Amino acid sequence: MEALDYHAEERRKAEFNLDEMKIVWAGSRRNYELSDRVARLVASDPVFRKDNRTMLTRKDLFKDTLRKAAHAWKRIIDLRLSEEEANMLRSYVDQPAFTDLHWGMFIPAIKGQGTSEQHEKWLPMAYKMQIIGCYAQTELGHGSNVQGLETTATFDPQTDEFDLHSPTLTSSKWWPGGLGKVSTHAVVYARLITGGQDHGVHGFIVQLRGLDDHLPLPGITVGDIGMKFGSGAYNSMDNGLLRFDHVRIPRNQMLMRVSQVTREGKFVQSDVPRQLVYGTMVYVRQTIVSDASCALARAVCIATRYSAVRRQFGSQNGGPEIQVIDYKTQQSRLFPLLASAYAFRFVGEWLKWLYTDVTQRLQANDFSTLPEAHACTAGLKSMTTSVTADAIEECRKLCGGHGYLSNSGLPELFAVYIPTCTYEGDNVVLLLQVARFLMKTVSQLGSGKKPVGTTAYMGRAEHLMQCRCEVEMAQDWLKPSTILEAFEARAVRMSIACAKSLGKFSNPEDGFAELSPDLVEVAIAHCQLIVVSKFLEKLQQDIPGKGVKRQLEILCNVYALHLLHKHLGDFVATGCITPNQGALANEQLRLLYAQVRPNAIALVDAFNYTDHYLGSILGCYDGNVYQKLYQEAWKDPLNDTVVPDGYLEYLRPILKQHIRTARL
Ligand SMILES: CCCCCCCCCCC/C=C/C(=O)SCCNC(=O)CCNC(=O)[C@H](O)C(C)(C)COP(=O)(O)OP(=O)(O)OC[C@H]1O[C@@H](n2cnc3c(N)ncnc32)[C@H](O)[C@@H]1OP(=O)(O)O
Ligand SMILES: Cc1cc2nc3c(=O)[nH]c(=O)nc-3n(C[C@H](O)[C@H](O)[C@H](O)COP(=O)(O)OP(=O)(O)OC[C@H]3O[C@@H](n4cnc5c(N)ncnc54)[C@H](O)[C@@H]3O)c2cc1C
Repeated sequence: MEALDYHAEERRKAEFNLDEMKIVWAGSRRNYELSDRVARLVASDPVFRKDNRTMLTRKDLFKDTLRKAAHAWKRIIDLRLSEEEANMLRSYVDQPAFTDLHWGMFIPAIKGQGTSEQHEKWLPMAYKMQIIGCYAQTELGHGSNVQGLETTATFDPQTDEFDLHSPTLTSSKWWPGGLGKVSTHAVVYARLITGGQDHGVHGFIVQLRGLDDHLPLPGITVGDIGMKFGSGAYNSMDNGLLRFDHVRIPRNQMLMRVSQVTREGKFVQSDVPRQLVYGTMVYVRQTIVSDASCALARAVCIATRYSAVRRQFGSQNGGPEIQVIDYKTQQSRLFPLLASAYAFRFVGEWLKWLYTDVTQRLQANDFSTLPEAHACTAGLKSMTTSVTADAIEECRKLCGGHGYLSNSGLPELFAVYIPTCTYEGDNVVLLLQVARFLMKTVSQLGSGKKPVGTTAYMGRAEHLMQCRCEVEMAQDWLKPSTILEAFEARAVRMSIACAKSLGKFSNPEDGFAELSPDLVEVAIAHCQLIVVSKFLEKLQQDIPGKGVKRQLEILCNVYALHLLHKHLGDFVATGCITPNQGALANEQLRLLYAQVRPNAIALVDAFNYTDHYLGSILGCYDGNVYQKLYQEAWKDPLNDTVVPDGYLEYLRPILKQHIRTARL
């Protein structure tokens, strides 16, 4: 019997080759095949079931996470999965766990900041998971201000050891994932002190728990910091607290690629920039951008599929009502998010390339592109996560009342996703880093130093400051060069206007603080330009498959024009475009939505998400939403009994009070 598919008609409408689009989304045929295989492997394994997750108590959820992590590790070993496949498997398991920090931060920190001897000693044990590590940087009193950390690592030349100490309550490590209950080791960030001199924050490998009994080592106080936002969600993670009471570690456990302490206690700063101590954060920020496209695509897939099933109003002569996806308001809220998912995918690919490039350069002691890599990873992490967090909530609203049900998948996705706006750098703090980079670039414009990379457009500031947009008809907005110039002109004009305002302050730092809200907007304009330009660059590539490139062009235009419409004030105020040209952009946007409409379901099918990964009744592939919702309701523990627990104690006395009243 053929399986029921409520989306069959929608799928028939698609005007492009879905299989080829799946490959574009995955990045290559190889990536597609790997990811498809691993996703199905996870989906078919009962240990990775997650539909009951939000019902579990914290302790049960945590134990379930340990079980899944252990099972995942067994599968990785048994199937001899590569590092890439193993990462995919963990991400499809879709439950935050200590392993994220072990593989995602502990190992990269040692790789990036350790010497080759330290690599040889620690990495083999870490790769085999004979030790499990976390990244212990943030403290109770300081997260954003890394230079304000208080934990000390004081060198003792008598014993050739560091003494790690938490001198105040606020110096307690607070938040590191995997620290609370699991990690045997941590890369701890502490102030290095030699001969009474403070050399700032450095990384140290510290053992926390016994490898035989898992008990904290002497001088170490460690535990979980408590429940976090939402049910299920990030509560599977043991974010921890940690205090040191004069804990001793050998000198060779300081990560010494950036700076060294000699046997005599001499501090040596190598010619590597001190910012490499922040290198792990740059790495993770880059991965967060790719992850943003996955999370956004997931929410959009749910909302799009559901919007095609859901009908409200407009029945004619007893015929079916209108699919809510056909309402123009629904389209104007949903399709820009669909376009953003694709846009973030491509900018994530590019950022991965940039990161690989900077890493290779660093290995060859070329540090020239580090500031650009920092600005791009910080800015794009901030911009993509803020958009995605808001978009998940918008997708919940797009699904009406059923979006609020836990089994829509959206509440948990929201709860698990929103801390990305805070961790790996608060989004505002990171945008201010981008703004600093931009202001520095503007200040150097007259010096003959040519801006390169993502700020190359500033080298054309003279033209961009006075150019006039030539759009006369709505369709003129489809020209890539017109779109690009509008975004470049807006970004450069906002940057230069801010730089001029900064120049009015006698103390630049006072000016930076006073103008910081405007500087954040400048940084966002620059980041949006990067995303638009990388989408346009993607379209320059040879993209095979019937209609695939055409759909991507439509999505790219939707992405750019919806931003233009949303930030029309910026574009008009800086004189890049006229209000009439803004109205024409909006007119074109409406036409583009009509072109997305028949392809919407296929465009979300291209994400190739399994029903297991989506974890949503509203978003399931076959669209059989109502029957599944009905069946699922009966599985709720409240429906285990017809009369609820507590009836006799609490309900019956109220319901029977009229009898007592009548007797009085
Ligand atoms: C398959 C892989 C899966 C991976 C999965 C991973 C799992 C993810 C789970 C995530 C869990 C969360 C973990 C965490 O949150 S870890 C803690 C993260 N903490 C932060 O991000 C703190 C944010 N704060 C900072 O980064 C810095 O303190 C800040 C940049 C804000 C300021 O630093 P500082 O005061 O030292 O800097 P200045 O402003 O004075 O700037 C000095 C110059 O240094 C440049 N700079 C700053 N940062 C960097 C960097 N990272 N790289 C390069 N350069 C940097 C800055 O631009 C200044 O340059 P100029 O002097 O030229 O202006
Ligand atoms: C789920 C989760 C997991 C985490 N995992 C880890 C981990 O594994 N390891 C680890 O070390 N840390 C971890 N962290 C900590 C995380 O990195 C920090 O919370 C984050 O860097 C933000 O720092 P903060 O908490 O000090 O925020 P704060 O800096 O105190 O931010 C509070 C407010 O002040 C504003 N603000 C701060 N400074 C400025 C400024 N200069 N200008 C303008 N506004 C400013 C911010 O925008 C924000 O609105 C985790 C956090 C969370 C939520």
